[in-house]
Amino acid sequence: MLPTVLPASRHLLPACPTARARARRLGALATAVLIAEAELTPKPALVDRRGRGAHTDLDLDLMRRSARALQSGFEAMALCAAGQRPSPQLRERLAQLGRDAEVAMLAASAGANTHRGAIWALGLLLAGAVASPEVPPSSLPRLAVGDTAAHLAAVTADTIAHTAGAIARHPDRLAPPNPSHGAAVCARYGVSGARGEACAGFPHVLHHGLPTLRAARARGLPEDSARLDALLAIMSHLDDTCLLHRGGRDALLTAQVGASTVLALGGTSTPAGSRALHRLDAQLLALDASPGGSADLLAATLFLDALHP
Ligand SMILES: CC(C)(COP(=O)(O)OP(=O)(O)OC[C@H]1O[C@@H](n2cnc3c(N)ncnc32)[C@H](O[C@H]2O[C@H](COP(=O)(O)OP(=O)(O)OP(=O)(O)O)[C@@H](O)[C@H]2O)[C@@H]1O)[C@@H](O)C(=O)NCCC(=O)NCCS
Ligand SMILES: Nc1ncnc2[nH]cnc12
Repeated sequence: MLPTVLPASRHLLPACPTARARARRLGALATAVLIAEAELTPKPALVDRRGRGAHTDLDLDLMRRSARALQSGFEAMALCAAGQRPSPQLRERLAQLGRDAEVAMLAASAGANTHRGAIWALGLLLAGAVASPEVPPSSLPRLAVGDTAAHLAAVTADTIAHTAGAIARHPDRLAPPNPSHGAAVCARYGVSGARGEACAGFPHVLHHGLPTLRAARARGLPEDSARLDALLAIMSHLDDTCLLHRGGRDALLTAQVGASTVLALGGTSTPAGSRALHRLDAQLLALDASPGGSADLLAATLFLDALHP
């Protein structure tokens, strides 16, 4: 049984002797963070324990099923990066595994788009975790070189995200033409979307999600409040193409201003912040728009955090 609630701040990856075992652990971790993200409540207009949010075709059971159906695909992505550095070949192998994972997702979700953006972000970060150069052992004297858990501990969240970015920046020469909502919205509004976020090395995860999560924990907040604040920090800055696709600039602005307001009121754990969060939920539901890309990046934040507590 996978952990559906991640421990607040402990390593999930004890020593494992082979690349296959490491890939299994990373795949399980990726699935666990997706389930933790889906279960986190209350999120604005997203699927959570309360219901479907703005999504008529999604619910919590479906999100959990989709996350579990992706585990073996995530494992395969981590395995395919073993012993590799960013290269066009690695990018193309990952892309094929990503497309296979999308097929598995659609089969598990009766055709709904539960986790397309998450497959992209987590797939690249899994590969980044495996294909990153280690921090020099001299700066981490207690780690045994060659041990797989030590490798994962010796690469920092920054290095993983930057390596993931370096992989994403290689072209995928085998990509079939696949017109998407994201691509249409990026062209229309001049934003960079999920591709841009990855190619830039996941700045919203490194500079908003992770620091907010950790600062909230350092203030002694409950874990769920820390995760909700991290989601809002991402939302307040991200050009989320889900919001733009469903509700245009109005929806994006509503989400960004609403999320900033919650944080300015002390975050989701204060009475005023909690009221502002519920107002934001109602506003986004009225616009029929939801921050699906921000939810994916919260999962990416939890993934990096679990590797590097
Ligand atoms: C590069 C790809 C991610 C494709 O990207 P593109 O932008 O062309 O296409 P989309 O299909 O729109 O997918 C992008 C998804 O990424 C999430 N997202 C949005 N904005 C951002 C952002 N700024 N930064 C990061 N991530 C972002 C978001 O995913 C979530 O939303 C989905 C639900 O949306 P919803 O509106 O309900 O559903 P839709 O079906 O789109 O609309 P309706 O018809 O229902 O109205 C949900 O999936 C969340 O995850 C965007 O949707 C990449 O997919 C790709 O190229 N893949 C090929 C394989 C590959 O190369 N893999 C690499 C190795 S893993
Ligand atoms: N919790 C969630 N609700 C709706 N769309 C999502 N995409 C990723 N996580 C989601």
